[in-house]
Amino acid sequence: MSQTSSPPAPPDSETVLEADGLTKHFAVRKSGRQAMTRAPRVVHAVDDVTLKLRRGRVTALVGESGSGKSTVARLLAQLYPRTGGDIRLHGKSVTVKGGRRFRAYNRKVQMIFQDPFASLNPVHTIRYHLTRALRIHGNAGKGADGLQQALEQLLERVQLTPATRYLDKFPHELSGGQRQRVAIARALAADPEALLADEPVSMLDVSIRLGVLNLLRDLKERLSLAILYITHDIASARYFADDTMVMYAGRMVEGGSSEVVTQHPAHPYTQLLINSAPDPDRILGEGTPDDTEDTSGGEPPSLIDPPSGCRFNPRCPHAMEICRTELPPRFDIPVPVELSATVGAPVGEESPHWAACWLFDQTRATVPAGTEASQ
Ligand SMILES: Nc1ncnc2c1ncn2[C@@H]1O[C@H](COP(=O)(O)OP(=O)(O)OP(=O)(O)O)[C@@H](O)[C@H]1O
Repeated sequence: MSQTSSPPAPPDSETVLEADGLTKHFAVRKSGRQAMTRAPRVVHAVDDVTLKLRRGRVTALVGESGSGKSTVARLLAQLYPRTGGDIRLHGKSVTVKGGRRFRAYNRKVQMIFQDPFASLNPVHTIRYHLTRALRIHGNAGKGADGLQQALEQLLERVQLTPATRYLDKFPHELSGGQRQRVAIARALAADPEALLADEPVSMLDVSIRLGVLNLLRDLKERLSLAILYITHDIASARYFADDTMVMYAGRMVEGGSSEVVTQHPAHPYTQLLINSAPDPDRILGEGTPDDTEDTSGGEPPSLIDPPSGCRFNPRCPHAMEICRTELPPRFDIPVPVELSATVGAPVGEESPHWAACWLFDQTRATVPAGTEASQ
C-alpha cells in the first residue's frame, strides 16, 4: 500500500481550527443513597487536548474505544459544551450554543458520522436531504435550475454520477459506500473549511473503504479542506493522514507526522497499537471493522478514577516511579535522518514528533530497549 503523498506542511500552512487544553468531564448520575452520601463524580472523557487542523491536510486521531476521540470531535463541532479549554476558528475563540451563531460555525465546520444509514432519514430521498442542506447554508442557487445544478455538482464531487441516477433514490436503495458519499455531499453543501470525520469507513464493507478514503483525500486536495480523521486503525492513519495524534484514556500521548509516528512510534502505547495491528494492507480487504480494535496488553483504565501520573502506567512495560505520580509533558523527539526530508522542518513552533512520556526526558534515566527506534 502506498503511503500518504502529501508533502510536509509548509511553515505558513494555515490553521483553520484548533483546540487548546480542551477538556470534557461528564457528570455521573448517582442513584438512591449514593445521591445523598457521595461527592459528585465525573467521567474524565477528554483532558487537556491540544491539536491543530490545517488547510489541505488530514490529521488522524487514533486510539482504542473509549479513549475520547468522538468526544473531541463533538466538542470541536460545538455539539457539547466544554468543561475547559479553548476552540479557535481562524485564531478566534468560539463558543456557540445554538441558533444563528451555531449555524454560522456549522457552515465552516461540518461533521461526518460513522453510520451513514443512521444519519440519513429513511423516509426522504437524496434530493430532499441535499436540498435541505443547501438551503440551510444559503447555497441552493437561483431558482429551480440553480438548485438542480447545485445538487448535481454536489453528487459529482462525491463521484456519484450521473447525478440524476441517485437524486430521487431513498437511502435504503443505495449501498453503504454510496450512502456515506451522500453524507459527505451533504456536509459539502455547507461549503465548509473543516470536516470532522468520526470513523467514516469503519461501518463500511472492507472492499469499499479505500474508495471512500481516497474520495476524502481527493476532496482535501481539491477543496483545501482541513480534515480530522478519527479511527481505531493506525494502519489507515499512515495511509490516509498527513499528521497523526494518538489518544489514550482521554489524553493525547503522541503526535507528529504520520510517517514518523507510525514508522517510529515512541510512546509505549502507540507501539502497542502498532504491534496489535501490524498489517498495513488490512484496509484493502482483510478482516472486519472489529478486527481493528486493540484489546491486547491489558484494559484501559476507569475514566471516573483515572490513574495518577501517566494514565498508561498500569499497562506500560517501561513504567518508572515518576510515571505513577507525575503527568508527563510533551517531549520533542528527533526525527530519524532518513525521514527528515519527507517530514520537513517543524511547522511554526511545533515539533514534527513528540511524545508525552517520561522515557524521553533527556534529563532523566536512559531510554530502555524497545523504545530507541526514534532516538
Ligand atoms: N454523554 C456521555 N455521558 C457520559 N459519559 C460519556 C458520554 N459520552 C462519552 N462518555 C464516556 O467518555 C469516554 C470517551 O468516550 P468517546 O465516545 O469519546 O470515546 P471514543 O474513543 O470515541 O470511543 P469509540 O471509538 O468507542 O467511539 C468513555 O468512557 C465514554 O463512556
